[in-house]
Amino acid sequence: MDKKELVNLAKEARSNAYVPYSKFKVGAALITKDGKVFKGANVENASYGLTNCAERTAIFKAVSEGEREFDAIAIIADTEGPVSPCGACRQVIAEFFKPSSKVYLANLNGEVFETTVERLLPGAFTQEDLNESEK
Ligand SMILES: O=c1ccn([C@H]2C[C@H](O)[C@@H](CO)O2)c(=O)[nH]1
Ligand SMILES: [Zn+2]
Repeated sequence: MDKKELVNLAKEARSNAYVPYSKFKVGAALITKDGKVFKGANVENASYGLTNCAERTAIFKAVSEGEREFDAIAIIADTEGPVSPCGACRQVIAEFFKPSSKVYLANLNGEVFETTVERLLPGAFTQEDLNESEK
């Protein structure tokens, strides 16, 4: 699976975004270590703060199906530059991807900005930080 295919799957997912409040549709698609794909879209709520972003929808779908290790994720929105994942999503991405995993940030103009989990959230708080307290 190349980045173009993953971005296309994210675009497909975007069409199912539930965004009556912001009207800002976002789609995401991730690929697991074993090559399985999970897609997600943002799901908003009348109680705005309960909104779930596209990235977290895709990740939670995969995790709730038993997946734990992911290789890459693509995120797409109708933005001028590449879409920027929120802080909550960066933290959740850091939980299940390697620091070196690729993150493709795309927009509808066909621009794709390639970055990594480490660059999105340098020095992320992870499982290893928790284990420190047991030493
Ligand atoms: O990377 C992002 C940024 C924003 N949103 C959603 C949350 C909300 O539904 C809408 C506006 O913030 O976009 C995502 O899904 N992913
Ligand atoms: Zn988010």
